[in-house]
Amino acid sequence: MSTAESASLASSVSEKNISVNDTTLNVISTYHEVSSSKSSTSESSVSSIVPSSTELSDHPEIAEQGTKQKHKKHHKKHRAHDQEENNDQVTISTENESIEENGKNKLFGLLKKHSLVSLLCLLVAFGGFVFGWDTGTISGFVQMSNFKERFGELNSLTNEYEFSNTRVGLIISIFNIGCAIGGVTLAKLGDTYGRKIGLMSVMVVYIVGIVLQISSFHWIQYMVGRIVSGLAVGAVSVLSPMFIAETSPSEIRGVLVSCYQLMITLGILLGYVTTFGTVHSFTDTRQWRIPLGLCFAWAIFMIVGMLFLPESARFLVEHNRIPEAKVSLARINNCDVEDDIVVNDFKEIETSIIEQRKAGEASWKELFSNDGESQILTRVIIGVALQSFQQLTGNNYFFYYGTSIFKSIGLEDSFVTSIILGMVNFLSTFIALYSVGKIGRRDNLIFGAAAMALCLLVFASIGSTVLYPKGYDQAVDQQVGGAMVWCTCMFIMVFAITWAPGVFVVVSETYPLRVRSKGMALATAANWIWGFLIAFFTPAIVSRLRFSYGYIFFGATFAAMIFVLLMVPETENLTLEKIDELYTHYKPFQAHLTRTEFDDYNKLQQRLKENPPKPKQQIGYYYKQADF
Ligand SMILES: OC[C@H]1O[C@](O)(CO)[C@@H](O)[C@@H]1O
Repeated sequence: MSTAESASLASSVSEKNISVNDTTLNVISTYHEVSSSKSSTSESSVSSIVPSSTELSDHPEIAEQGTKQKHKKHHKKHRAHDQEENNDQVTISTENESIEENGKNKLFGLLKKHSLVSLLCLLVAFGGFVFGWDTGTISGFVQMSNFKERFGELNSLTNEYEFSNTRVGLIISIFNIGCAIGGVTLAKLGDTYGRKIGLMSVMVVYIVGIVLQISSFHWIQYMVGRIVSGLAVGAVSVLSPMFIAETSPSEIRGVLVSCYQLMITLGILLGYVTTFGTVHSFTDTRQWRIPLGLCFAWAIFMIVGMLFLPESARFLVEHNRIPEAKVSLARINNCDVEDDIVVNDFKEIETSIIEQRKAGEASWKELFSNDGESQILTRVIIGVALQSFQQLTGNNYFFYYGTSIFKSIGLEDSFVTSIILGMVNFLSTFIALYSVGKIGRRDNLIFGAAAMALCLLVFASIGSTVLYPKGYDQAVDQQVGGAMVWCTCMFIMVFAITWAPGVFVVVSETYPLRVRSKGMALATAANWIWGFLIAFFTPAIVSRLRFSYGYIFFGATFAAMIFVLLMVPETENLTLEKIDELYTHYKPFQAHLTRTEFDDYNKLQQRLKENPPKPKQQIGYYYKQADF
């Protein structure tokens, strides 16, 4: 496996990886890894789709002309060509790839072949479950009578306990701040002591956070507890995907790293189910203490599980622990230390580390300049904007406040509706696993944003016009409420398939090695910060705007679509090096042309290489032919 890029895998799912150290943010995109391994072969197959030898267009000037004319046509065909190119690879594929291309059972075949390592990776991916569990449970807690009694304020008019907007906003959102800090600080444990010890230690921090929460008598203590467990979860969301990326065989790396996101959605779903169970079974503190108590089980499961895992070979090589690295590779691949697989994997890791050290690390100043051809500032803006838009779609408005939203829609049991939402999210993530790398990056984001914007528009419009036919203090129209649940489910489905993984794919492959760690850190920080802002301000905004709030997310999602249309070039099927080159052809506000022209340019270069221009007279002859 290419750990140079392997290393670059994880963040597609880690969503919130913030770390500015080399090993951590060297972890980039699963999806890119998968596609880039393809592209290296597809580049060599370009010639097979380019007409050969004495064509008029072999001459540069004529070729350029022809290229321009074919431009539009080519653009449309572009994806079909990519497809063809990918198909070409089958003929030169290794045994592994042929399993992959073998239709029906390819994924299961690969998972079976690598069953041991897949299991180990699933265990690490469980870190995502812990993250999702928090989202799924806190959303229900704030609706629980006992939780409100203990941490809310008494309303003297109604004589009921409730939360002020600020308090509930803070309790929910402060977790994001913990995550942001933990991602930058605690995650470094993984670089110093190894991924295993790193993960085990942050789980201990997590336990401390849970103890603080479960023993709380005051909302401030509860909030502090959330910051502490947030610190741990932030670090987990850096370490888990990175560990998986470094450990998994390249042919199933995409799927295994994506399991981290799958685990997040499973955590959200089971969190909803559990709070539904406890809220209906108890009236005392067990309502929220049982779901919190289960966190101990998750933490112990992770800690004990880690004992059975081999340490990341990449980490070991980086720390010059070569024999151990080889043993780790042998364990993962279920073979002998002398085996070719181990030898090759080891070499790749070594090469990637050398490359990374050679590239060095850019200064922060370098990130804010477009000097030279590489458009670094533009790329930083793209990364930060995409990560911000990912939160601004409003997905966490539904995940965090779903139970409250559905309650105000008038549903009898808003906890049940949340479960439906969690289920849609979880199941749709399987589609995302399947479709990752099969749809172009731009198409995926543009289509996703358009569809989500539509759902949000309908949601906001009916919620603000026909939901309350007799006024806000009167009963809601149940049918309209039902329609809003539908809109929400459609929204979640599209989000889970497109923007949830899609943004991480694009961002992870957007930066050159030198600026990768800092670029990713900035983009991921934007995601956490917007997550915090949305979670914090939602209660206050909702109490004023009610469902018109949806228009804000509609506007942001629509803007996201326009942004991708104009600014984000297609990076599918390109190696990281080619992506770098692509940006030298970048056209702001005409991003759709960037890739087409880049491909045309590459094909022209390829032709010229294969058919160098003829001697002068002969070219003259061809000119004549052309004129004639
Ligand atoms: O599944 C939805 C969840 O996934 C995330 O996007 C993280 O990948 C969270 O922000 C959200 O709560």
